[in-house]
Amino acid sequence: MISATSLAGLECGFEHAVTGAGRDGGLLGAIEYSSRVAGPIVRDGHPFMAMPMGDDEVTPFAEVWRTTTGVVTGQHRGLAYACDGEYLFLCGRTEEDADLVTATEEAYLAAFEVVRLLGYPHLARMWNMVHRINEPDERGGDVYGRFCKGRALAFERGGVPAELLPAATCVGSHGGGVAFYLLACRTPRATHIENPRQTPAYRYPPKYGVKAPSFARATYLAEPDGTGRMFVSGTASIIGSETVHKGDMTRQTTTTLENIAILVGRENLSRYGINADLTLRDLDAVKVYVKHKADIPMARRICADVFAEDAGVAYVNVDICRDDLLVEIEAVASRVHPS
Ligand SMILES: C=C(O[C@@H]1C=C(C(=O)O)C=C[C@H]1O)C(=O)O
Repeated sequence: MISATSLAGLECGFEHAVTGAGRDGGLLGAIEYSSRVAGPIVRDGHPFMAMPMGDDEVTPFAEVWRTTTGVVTGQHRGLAYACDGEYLFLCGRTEEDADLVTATEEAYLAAFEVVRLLGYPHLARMWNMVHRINEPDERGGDVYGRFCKGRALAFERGGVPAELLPAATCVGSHGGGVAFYLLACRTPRATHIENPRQTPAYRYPPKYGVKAPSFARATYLAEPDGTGRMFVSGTASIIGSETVHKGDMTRQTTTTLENIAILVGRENLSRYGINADLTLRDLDAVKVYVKHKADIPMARRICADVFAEDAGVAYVNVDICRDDLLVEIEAVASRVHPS
């Protein structure tokens, strides 16, 4: 195992290979970041999906969500899911050649149906990996814009208001249409958090796409024992709604890290009634998405100085949602203690 962050039932880790269910419970889901497309399926008692997120030289890993209780699994309209009484994990994929707006909307609506029918209506975290994310489409937009439109339509039809949008990531992939996965909760304990240095993404101006991206900058889950868990969305070198430091990998990386530090720091959290002070050293399950493979060593050097030595940090070579972004970082902070 490379790393693990654990708390009252749920544990997320990056593993070299999926090694089977935990001692006392089950596997809620496993997502392979590799060079192949597979699933979504329920396999060996848990949902599984593989996404092509690099070439063969990039070390594959599996993001594994374990729970201390037993899980119930199922499949619904092409989605694979598992739930444990408090958390639901779900993964899905659209066809590569499908109309992206409609396919995304339908896949998201199918996911909303699962969370509603099974009773896990509180979305906590979503990930989206979109093949050809920056390619222009025939209507003067790009593939990401079409994905955002389909997703926004699904949230509108699902009746989800902007303030309930969860933390998310949307980055490129090397194939397989749109792959997505999510975590949702049975009890309402999510607080969705914005960054004072960044325009809420759902209010981005129309020059970034006909429908703004549907996500919050972070989602905080209060745990029954008084601690909490913070999901930090994919964060980039954006101030307000503008990309800053175009073409400069070093400054984009440091600006991204500053954005995250402000997002999770005491001053920002206190605006949401969360009495905690997090720094970059509290983050784990970090993914650093790097557009150009040659920039990975630079990203490693910068990140090695700021994250804790025992933090799990994975580097993934994929495109970012804007052509001028070179790097993006997401993370999880567990066992957040009020201070
Ligand atoms: C980098 C940004 O957005 C990216 C796109 C997201 C999405 O559309 O779900 C979420 C976070 C990032 O992966 C940003 O706008 O700051």
